[in-house]
Amino acid sequence: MQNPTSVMPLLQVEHVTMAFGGIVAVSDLSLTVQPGEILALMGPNGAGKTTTFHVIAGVHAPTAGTITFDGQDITAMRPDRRCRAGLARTFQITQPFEELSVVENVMVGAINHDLSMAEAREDARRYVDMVGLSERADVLAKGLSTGQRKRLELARAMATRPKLLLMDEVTGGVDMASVPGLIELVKRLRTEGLTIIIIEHNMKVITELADRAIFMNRGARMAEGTPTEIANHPEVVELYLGEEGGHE
Ligand SMILES: Nc1ncnc2c1ncn2[C@@H]1O[C@H](COP(=O)(O)OP(=O)(O)OP(=O)(O)O)[C@@H](O)[C@H]1O
Repeated sequence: MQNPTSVMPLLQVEHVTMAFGGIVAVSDLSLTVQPGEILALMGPNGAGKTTTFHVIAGVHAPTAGTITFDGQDITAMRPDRRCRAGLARTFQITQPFEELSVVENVMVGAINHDLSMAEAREDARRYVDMVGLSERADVLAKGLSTGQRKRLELARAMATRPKLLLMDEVTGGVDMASVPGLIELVKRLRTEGLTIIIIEHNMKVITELADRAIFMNRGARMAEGTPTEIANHPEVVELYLGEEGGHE
């Protein structure tokens, strides 16, 4: 009999393999994400983290395996349909429309919901406020700092009203002084009921944000546990944390 307290996972990746010709970027990977959870994907360069995001977001159709989101099989669903179903992502290298203002960039996300232009603008301003960019709302995106561009990415993604947000290195390339503010912002987004998967190298960020971490190597899961368990996992320490002084 099913456990009455069990909750259906928001995302289920089952036996996913993604091969590019002879290169197997992701190999028989399975993972689940529960509603409201923050899961971190870790691993060295080339481990398959970004490819996993691409497969979940619909950039690549997996060579094998299935992806179920919010009870629906989305393995073959187009990326725009996935977005409407409640899946959003941010990118490691931010890609705003440089010649549009901050608000206009966020409107691009809001328009996804069949709003009028006036409604989309109003909605966009709310998300711009939420990420702390109110004072920069009307400047062109090309005038933003790296940290502000990361905030814009989050606002644009939030404007699509996602259930699950895939966040690729939200603190990557950002000056150290901006990192605590970004961590606080992600914590705040979570209190809005958002479920999040983060790709992150910085162990301090992972420890502060994630409930659980999966450490990938060569396309497969090498270890899984709380951030503290992962930070102390002998193979992880040997492969990853030992080098470069712990990726802080
Ligand atoms: N479109 C592609 N065509 C061919 N090979 C690819 C493609 N995308 C990724 N790969 C290869 O798949 C492997 C996994 O790459 P992936 O970018 O997913 O790793 P990653 O863990 O995100 O690394 P990083 O931390 O450097 O971003 C690498 O060997 C990469 O060269």
